[in-house]
Formats: sequence, structure tokens, C-alpha cells
Amino acid sequence: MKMNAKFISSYDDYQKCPEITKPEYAFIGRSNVGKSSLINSLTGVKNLAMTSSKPGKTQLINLFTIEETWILADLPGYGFAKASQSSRIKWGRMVHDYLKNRTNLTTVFLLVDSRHEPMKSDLEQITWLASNGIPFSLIFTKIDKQSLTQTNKILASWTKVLSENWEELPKMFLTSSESGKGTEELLTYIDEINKQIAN
Ligand SMILES: Nc1nc2c(ncn2[C@@H]2O[C@H](COP(=O)(O)OP(=O)(O)OP(=O)(O)O)[C@@H](O)[C@H]2O)c(=O)[nH]1
Ligand SMILES: [Mg+2]
Repeated sequence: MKMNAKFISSYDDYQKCPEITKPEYAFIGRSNVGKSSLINSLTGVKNLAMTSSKPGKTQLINLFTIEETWILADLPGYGFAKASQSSRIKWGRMVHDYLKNRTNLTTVFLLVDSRHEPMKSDLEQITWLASNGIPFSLIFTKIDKQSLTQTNKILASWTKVLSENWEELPKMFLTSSESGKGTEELLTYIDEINKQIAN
């Protein structure tokens, strides 16, 4: 289904983002995990967010308005091996300042590759989100690339690792931008939050 989704603009600083009261949802995660692709798959609008087979495509805070009722933010990825020290620091500042200060930000979706065991960089982001009191869910991407058995194995590893530190596990979604699997569940979840906020 094609949604009414429009690109607003790109920003290199949260302070330059327009003040919006509509609920906003942000996609974060390692470079190449599939953040921009999932935005296109979710909205059914091809090329809404720019994607690339090479990591490091999204460099700025990109805002999209969806059905004129909520906002999606596509953010640059972390963990890009070739990134210089200065660009890592710049990433940290741009993304973390945005996440901490964006007043209409409702929930963060942390995207992780369903084929990989939990990575230190992802666990660090989870710790950072939790310590800053920012609500988040986990999205496992690219499930079309392997069997459900294999995906479940990775899911079990994540559950184990997270259970060591957290009493309550985050909500988890299994998705594929290729097949569209999981996108309905994600949209339903976002809709529920939007309705709670409206009431
Ligand atoms: N098979 C498959 N490929 C995917 C899926 N999602 C993304 N990809 C591919 O993964 C690559 C990276 O996708 P992007 O959406 O650009 O990743 P990103 O997380 O936005 O990356 P950065 O902008 O660099 O942070 C592209 O080649 C996509 O086609 C998926 O669900 N299935
Ligand atoms: Mg991207």
C-alpha cells in the first residue's frame, strides 16, 4: 500500500529541524543495516529515502511526513569501519543531540541485522538510550536473507544478552524491506502510539 509520505528536508543539527508537534519516530542503527530501505518499504514509496549498497549513504537527519499525521526521521548509521575519528564524533553529536533534545520524538527504533549476533556497538546504543530515558524498540532487518530457524537463533542470543542487564525486554519486530514482512506489525504499533498520544 502506498502511503501519503513526503520528504521534508535534511538537517545537520537538530536545532535546525522545524518545530513540529506531530509524533516523531526515529530509525537508528549501524550503517547499511537497512534504515532507509525500511522507510521506503513501510511507506510503499520507492526512493523516498535514499539507499545504497555501500555503508554511509545517509549523512544527515532526514525528516519525512507520513499521512500528514506523524513524522519519520532517517538518521546516519554508526559502526562504519572506514569512517574517520572526526566523522564518528560528528555522528555522535548530531544523532545523540537530536535524540536527547527533539521534543516531539516519541520512540526510537534501533535496527539490527537479523543475521548477526549482538554487537558491542548496538549494545552501547541500547545502554545510551536507556540511560537517557529514551523509549526504544528493536527491529531485526533483512530476514529474507536467511531461514526463520537462523533468525530465531539470533533472536535467542539477543534475548539472552539483554536479559543479563534488563528486567524488561524491548519490543522486537522481524522485518524485510525486500518482502515487506513485518511492516504491517510495525505500522500497527506506530498507529497505536499515535492514537494514545491523540487521546
Ligand atoms: N535482501 C535485503 N536487502 C536489504 C534489506 N534492507 C536493506 N537492504 C539492502 O541493504 C543495503 C543498505 O540499505 P540502506 O537502507 O541504504 O541502509 P542504511 O541503514 O540506511 O545505511 P546508511 O544510510 O549507510 O546508514 C542496500 O543495498 C539495501 O538494498 C532487506 O530487508 N533485505
Ligand atoms: Mg540510510
